[in-house]
Order: sequence, then C-alpha cells, then structure tokens
Amino acid sequence: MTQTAQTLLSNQVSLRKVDKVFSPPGKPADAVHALGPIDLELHHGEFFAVVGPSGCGKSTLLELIAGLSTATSGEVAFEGKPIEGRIPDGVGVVFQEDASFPWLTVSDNIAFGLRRMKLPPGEKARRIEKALAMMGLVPFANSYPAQLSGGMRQRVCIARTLVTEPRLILLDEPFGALDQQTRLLMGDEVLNLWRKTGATVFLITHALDEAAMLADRIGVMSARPGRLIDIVETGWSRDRDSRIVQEEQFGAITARLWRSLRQESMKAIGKIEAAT
Ligand SMILES: Nc1ncnc2c1ncn2[C@@H]1O[C@H](COP(=O)(O)OP(=O)(O)OP(=O)(O)O)[C@@H](O)[C@H]1O
Repeated sequence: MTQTAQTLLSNQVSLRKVDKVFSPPGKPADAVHALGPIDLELHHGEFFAVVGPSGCGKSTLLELIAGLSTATSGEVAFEGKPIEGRIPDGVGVVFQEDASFPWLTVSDNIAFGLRRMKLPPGEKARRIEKALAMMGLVPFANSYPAQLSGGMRQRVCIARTLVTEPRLILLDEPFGALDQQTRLLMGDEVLNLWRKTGATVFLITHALDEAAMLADRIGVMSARPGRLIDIVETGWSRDRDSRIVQEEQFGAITARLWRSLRQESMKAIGKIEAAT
C-alpha cells in the first residue's frame, strides 16, 4: 500500500486549507474572518481536543466538521467524502447547553435520537437500553429532566447521541456549565464511552486541564482567525481516568498548553478591550 493510501485509511476526518468567513449579506465591511487556514487530520478512534482563546473559532471548526456550516474555501471530508450541509451519517454532536426536552422522559429523550433512523422496534429498544446503561441512567429511565441534576441531564444528551452508534462524536464544551468535580467525573464517563464504543471523539473545551486529562492529541488554536499553532501529544494509555490529574506528566502538559496559548489569549482579550 502506498503511503498516501495508508494515510487516507487512517484519517477519518480531513480538513485541507479550510477558511470560514462570516459575511452578512450586503455588508462586506462587517465580514468576520473566523477561522483558517486550517489543515487537520483526525485519526480513526483517537480522542482529539481543541483549546483556544475565547472567540477564536472553536465552535465554528466543530460546526464545519458536523456539516452545520460550510467552509468559505478549502475541503472538509468525513471518511473520504466531502461534508456538505448536513450532519453525515455516523457523526453525533453534543452541545454545551442542556438540550434535553423537559416534556419527555429520559427514555423518550434518548429515543428521540433515533427518530430519523429506520430500525426494527427490537433494535430500537436494544439501543436505548444500551445507552441508558452506558451513561448510568437505567434507574432514571422514566424520570423527567427536571428531576435530574445538570450533570445527569447532560448524560441524557450524550445518550441521545450514543443511540445512533456514531463513529465520530463531536462535543462542544459539553461540561461547560458543570462544577469542577462533576466535570472530572463526566470526563471519566466520556473516557469510558470512548473506550467502549471505539468511536473517535472530537472535543472543544476552554479548560486546559480537561483537554490534558482526556485527549490523545490536543490542538491549540491562535486568536481569531483561528489557526492551529501547536498539536500536543499527551502519551496517555487508553485506560486512563481522572486520577492522572495527580501525575507529573499532567502538569507538564497543561504548562505546555498554557505556554502556547498565553500570548494568543492576551491578543483575544486585547481585542475585546479595544472593542468595548
Ligand atoms: N453566524 C455567525 N455570524 C457572524 N459571526 C459569527 C457567527 N458565528 C460565529 N461568528 C464569529 O466568529 C468568531 C468565532 O466564533 P466561535 O463561536 O466559533 O468562537 P469560539 O472559539 O467557539 O468562542 P468561545 O470560546 O467564546 O465559545 C467570533 O468572532 C464570532 O463572533
């Protein structure tokens, strides 16, 4: 096999020279160059996190991979096919805000993830049970979101994505609204589901410690327009959990992330101050 063919096989997502400019119609002076140029390959089964200063284009990057937004130039592909204007089959997305439906039970919230899939009823029930079990929600299957904590509601949202059995899971700051201890424990949950499903995970986070604990590789973005200025390999084993935050290597990784980010974050804050 040629090296190019091998690279194509091992890369699940590929971004080539991708730029995103938001241009309000009829107002060229208000165009915002949000991102790019970006080149990035995500490997099958890896855990990739992205950190970057506020407003640098992290969510924009995730939306391009999710097919929720279209690149102004360049190519974005999932499993060798261009991503065009819709979430590709095999991709699941979880957003920061609690997106559970208050009028549905936990079970029905999870079933909602399957609404567009034609599955035999037995298979539907099997997947819902599996997702409930994987996210520790079995005792709450008939509860309503209002009866759950914020962390549990976010688990419901993750379970709703899991039922589709995605090969790539996109997480946009999914624990941003949770307290620090719950975030660490949710990190363990996500590591567990990453191991059990074998899916690739792409996580956007503003928390350097979260990226350092969870990811195999961490992409560091510059201030807007966001480009990748560093990629840090953590070197953790696949069976890691939140206890690694006590390890020396953990401190070294977060220190390296901060070294790469500090100046970019100051630029981002400078821009905010200049604009206000
Ligand atoms: N639909 C849009 N129209 C115009 N500008 C947009 C749009 N979406 C995002 N932007 C701008 O693009 C830039 C990048 O936004 P994005 O939300 O991707 O950044 P982010 O890194 O995720 O931010 P944060 O860390 O604050 O969540 C910002 O300047 C934002 O205002």
